[in-house]
Amino acid sequence: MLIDGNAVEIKNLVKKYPGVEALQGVDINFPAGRITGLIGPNGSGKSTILKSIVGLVKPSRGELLVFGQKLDRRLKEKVAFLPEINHLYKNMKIVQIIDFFQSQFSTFERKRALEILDFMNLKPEMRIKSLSKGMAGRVKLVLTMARNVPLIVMDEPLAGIDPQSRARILEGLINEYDAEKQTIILSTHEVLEAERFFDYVVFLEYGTVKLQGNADDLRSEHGMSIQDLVKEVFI
Ligand SMILES: Nc1ncnc2c1ncn2[C@@H]1O[C@H](COP(=O)(O)OP(=O)(O)OP(=O)(O)O)[C@@H](O)[C@H]1O
Repeated sequence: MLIDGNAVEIKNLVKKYPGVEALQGVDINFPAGRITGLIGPNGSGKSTILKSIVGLVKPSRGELLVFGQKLDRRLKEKVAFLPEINHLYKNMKIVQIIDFFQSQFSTFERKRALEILDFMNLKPEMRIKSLSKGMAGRVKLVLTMARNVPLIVMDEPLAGIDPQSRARILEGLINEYDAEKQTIILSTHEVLEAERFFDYVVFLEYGTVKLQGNADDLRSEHGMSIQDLVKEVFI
């Protein structure tokens, strides 16, 4: 049985940075127990929305509720965030970062992290500075998916991962995901590979929502795949 309601509700969200209004009054309800894909060109506001959800960006205006509440410290423990940037300490081994995460988050499951690491074809003794961009991307995925939390937010989780591995990695991620208890919100430019996992889709452009809805409904209403709809929406 899937969980009901919305995991995250955003109403009239505005974010102004000096010289740019990154979000111009955005309304989105992210359904609970579903995977939502946030799609849009560079600079459309995807990261700003994701960072607002996890509390790393303070919106200028509007309302943002996570599981019906304003984000506080207790609620932050229930949210795992995969940032776009590489935030891993270069001199550490992967296993040391895993241990660090375990010390930081009560929701982190070390055994599960090591299992996912193995699935990602990585070894605990590898040092971060010796990893390629794609390998570091895989480590970020391990650290995020090993958190036993109701909300997982990922900013470009497939960035740097080679096209041949993306499908397998996504498949693995979805196997780790428990739709009865968890909600995933992710941004991606890799719509071709990711769209079959999306339950809900939000198209963003210039800090506004161009289109949003259930992936299946959008496909049947428009008679095309989400990948093709991207081309229609962002011409
Ligand atoms: N810290 C910041 N200071 C000033 N402007 C910012 C900052 N962060 C983002 N912006 C601006 O806000 C707008 C939205 O940026 P955002 O990173 O949310 O877009 P995005 O859709 O995630 O882009 P990408 O696909 O390139 O990651 C852009 O115009 C960007 O230049």
